[in-house]
Amino acid sequence: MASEGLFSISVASVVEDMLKQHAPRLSDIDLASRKEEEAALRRYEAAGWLRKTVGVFGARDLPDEPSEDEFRLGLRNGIVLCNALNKVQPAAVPKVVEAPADSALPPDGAALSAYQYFENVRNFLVALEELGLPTFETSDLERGGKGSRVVDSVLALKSYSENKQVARNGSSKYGGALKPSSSGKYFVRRNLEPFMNSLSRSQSFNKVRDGVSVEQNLSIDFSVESTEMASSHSLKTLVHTILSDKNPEEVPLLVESMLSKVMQEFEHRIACKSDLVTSTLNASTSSEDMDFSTSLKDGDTSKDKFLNAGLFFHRQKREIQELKNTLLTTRAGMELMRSQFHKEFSDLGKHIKMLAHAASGYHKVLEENRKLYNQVQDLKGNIRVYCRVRPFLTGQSSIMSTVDHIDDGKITIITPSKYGKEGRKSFNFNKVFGPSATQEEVFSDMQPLIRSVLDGYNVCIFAYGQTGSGKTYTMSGPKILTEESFGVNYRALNDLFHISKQRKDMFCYEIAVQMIEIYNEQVRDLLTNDGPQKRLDIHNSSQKGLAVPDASLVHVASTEEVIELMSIGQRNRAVSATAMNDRSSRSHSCVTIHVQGRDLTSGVVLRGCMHLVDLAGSERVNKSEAKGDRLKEAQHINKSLSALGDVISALAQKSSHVPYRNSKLTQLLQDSLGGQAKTLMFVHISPEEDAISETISTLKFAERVATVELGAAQVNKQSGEVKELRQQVAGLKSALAKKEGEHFRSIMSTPGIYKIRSGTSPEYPTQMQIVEDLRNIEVRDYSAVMQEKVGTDLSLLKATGSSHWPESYPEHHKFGNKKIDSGEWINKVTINKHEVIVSNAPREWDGDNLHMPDSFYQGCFPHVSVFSDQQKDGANSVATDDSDDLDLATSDSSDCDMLWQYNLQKNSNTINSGSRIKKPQSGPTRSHDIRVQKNSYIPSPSGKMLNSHSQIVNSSMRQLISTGIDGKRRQNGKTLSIK
Ligand SMILES: Nc1ncnc2c1ncn2[C@@H]1O[C@H](COP(=O)(O)OP(=O)(O)OP(=O)(O)O)[C@@H](O)[C@H]1O
Repeated sequence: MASEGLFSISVASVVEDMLKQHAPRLSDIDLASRKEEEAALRRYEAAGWLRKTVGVFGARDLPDEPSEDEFRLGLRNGIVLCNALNKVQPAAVPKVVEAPADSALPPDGAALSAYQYFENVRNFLVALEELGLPTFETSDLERGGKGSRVVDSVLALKSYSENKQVARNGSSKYGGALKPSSSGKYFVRRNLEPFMNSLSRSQSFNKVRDGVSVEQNLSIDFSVESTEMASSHSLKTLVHTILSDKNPEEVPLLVESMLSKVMQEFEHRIACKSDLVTSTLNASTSSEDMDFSTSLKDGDTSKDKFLNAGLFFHRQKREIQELKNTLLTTRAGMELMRSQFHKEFSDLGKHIKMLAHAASGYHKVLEENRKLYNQVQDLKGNIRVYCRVRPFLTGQSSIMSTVDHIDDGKITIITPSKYGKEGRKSFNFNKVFGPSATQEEVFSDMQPLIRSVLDGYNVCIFAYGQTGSGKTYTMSGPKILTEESFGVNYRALNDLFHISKQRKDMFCYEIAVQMIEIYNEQVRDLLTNDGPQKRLDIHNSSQKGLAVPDASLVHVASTEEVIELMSIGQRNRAVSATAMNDRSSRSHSCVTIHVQGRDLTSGVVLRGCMHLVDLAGSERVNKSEAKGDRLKEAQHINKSLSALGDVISALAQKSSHVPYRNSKLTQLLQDSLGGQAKTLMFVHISPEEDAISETISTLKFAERVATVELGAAQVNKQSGEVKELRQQVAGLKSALAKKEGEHFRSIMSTPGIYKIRSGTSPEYPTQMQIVEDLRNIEVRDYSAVMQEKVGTDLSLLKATGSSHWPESYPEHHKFGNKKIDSGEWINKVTINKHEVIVSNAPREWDGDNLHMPDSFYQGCFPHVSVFSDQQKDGANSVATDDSDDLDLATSDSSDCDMLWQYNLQKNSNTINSGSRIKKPQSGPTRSHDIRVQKNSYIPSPSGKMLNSHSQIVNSSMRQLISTGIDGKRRQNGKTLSIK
């Protein structure tokens, strides 16, 4: 494991650093200087002895305290050495080549030939070896040689001389001169050890004692390797534990225990070494004791011997003490190391624990972030955009992909230089699926959307991309379907069934499917057995909630039914082979799933619908080699896709006008793109290099789509009561429409009634008069009544023609632009700043009936009748709206109400029922309160009602305006007089 290796290295380097920090200070630096000092002292001692032995003149080139070089040069010719040896052991070197006495020798003795010098040195060494004394190499007398070995040999010779002297002095006891024995080496070594020990405690003792390497045993091994060797197992366990992240809590404990083990091992080693040093020293001391006691036994109590022995003990003691001090320092250093180790390891442990913790939470946080981001997107109503990269098709495996890398929601494309300096361009989406993403993975991210359809939201998922980029594959699946390769459509429906089953105790769901295609700007039903020839219309905000109400709506209850339906749909779909896709969809297809769920307890009805749109592929016409019909298809496809682009741009820029009506596709998607639906776009790209320009433009388009904010989606919910009331209203309306239709037809079939008679009685004011007189009426408490005569063009009443009402009476539409016959007129009056059509066409009174012209029926203009609320003088009782007469007109009146209300709505206010209109003081003798009744009625064609109503109108008007008029009029053959 690479990371484990790294960790080992870092631990090793920590250990090494620490060792480097402490080890040199504890041993090398200290001992090196001590060693240097001691070496110098020993050199001086050797030089002093040589000068003393050979005589100042014999050793004239040797200063008292020579440097290494001076020492080497002084002995280089071997004369001093041979002479000294011959002094100690006469004739040990039989022939010494002397330098000429009178010559002024250069310091390095160059006057003699190298060979002569070599002879001296060689003879000296041979003699030395014979005495069992340590020797050196001739090269040690050269520059760069080991001068210390020369010093050792000289001092050994000195020691030998002293011992010989002692032996000679005590020869009677020892029985003659001490002869170097065959085991002389051992003897010498034993005797040399004390000062050898002092020479280099930490690094020398390069001798074998009883077959054991002293260096091995005594040197305090702080090497990294040994530390790691000793603790490698623990370290590995630690590293493994940390990296496998079994339990981060244990890391500090493990570090602690490992550290303890390492420290114990160090201490153990120090203790061993301490014992070994002590026993070594004791051994050497006791050997000296033995020599000494032997000499005492022999009765030799000379002062020199005591002095020598005392000095020796003193030196040994001092050295033991020094060694102990060194051990103490080392131990303190180890303690320091231990605490530093401990601290660093526990910090490291904590850090790793934190990292492990953070790492485990990292993915959770990422997931959380994505959810939150999506929630924000939902709230803002952003269109979600997912990107999917198609894999290479069979036989394309060696082609280079234009996709550089994918990082969750980011895709980086390798671009030709013209698209960017770096040759890379990144795009961000809600999610990006690589070529290896399975259908299941792709769908799993959409499941929340599917759920929301069941919760009463409208959802739209549409697949966009270049031709052959995998849209149909995502939405439906490949040509040969398996359970794994099912596309979004099947899976979505499957999920809907599944969830609806889960909720069956709370909700009762009905699921129905429509499947249409837009081919060459024509909407066709794909679920009809008659072939998709019937052209359909798209209705936005249609009452039934169906965008294409005339397309087959098939109820489904199982996935099997869905599969069957889809295969019918796929068969009917316009598909053909293009140069770029052998099964290219030449149309935009849309599967719409309608879901209605009734809450079994509250009766609340949730209605959701989901559009699953597989757009036809955008393509470059020259690239797809389209001709004839294919060219026409491609042009339609491209046109509708660019209309989609325009809509997206307008939405992204929050334009006041969004050109939905420019294509059937945008009309179909209007509710999803501009409404309160949850919308997801699946953008597809092909990985081939020659598709790079389409890929870039597709991704740019998709980025733009992602910026569109639709506003928070809204649930389509109706409480049970509201629903019932709506149903009642709808029922009443249709009954009314039916009745009205019958009524209307009966009137139309009685032409006589429309005949306008000439010679109307001047006694009865025409509408013209009535309205003109209104001009003189003052509105009490409100602004003045204003009247104006308007043109006769019915288009001025456009609003009437586009109200809801005419929708149920389609005949009315056709009068929208009809001119009213000359002589007919309408008046627009503003009462309390609200525009009201007071009258329209003249009515003719035939003595019994007031006849309305055709245009009245055709135009259905809003009316207001002005009448007296109360006849204060009681002379002429006037029927009011609650009179029996008016009851007959119930059906008519409700229509009129609608118009009236519509008109009020149009003016975004209401005329208060009960507004008082007062006759000007100047005119009439008496003032009458006139009420502008909100629920006024249009005179109905029914004679009786008309009579009553016209009475109302006329009488009230007359009362109002006819001051001075004799007030007679005829009604039903009687003359009424009005005072
Ligand atoms: N994710 C995928 N894994 C395997 N094959 C795929 C994938 N996406 C697409 N294909 C294959 O690539 C080819 C083209 O795919 P598809 O017909 O879905 O493209 P399209 O965008 O719908 O094209 P068109 O717009 O021309 O209809 C098909 O053979 C399809 O099976």
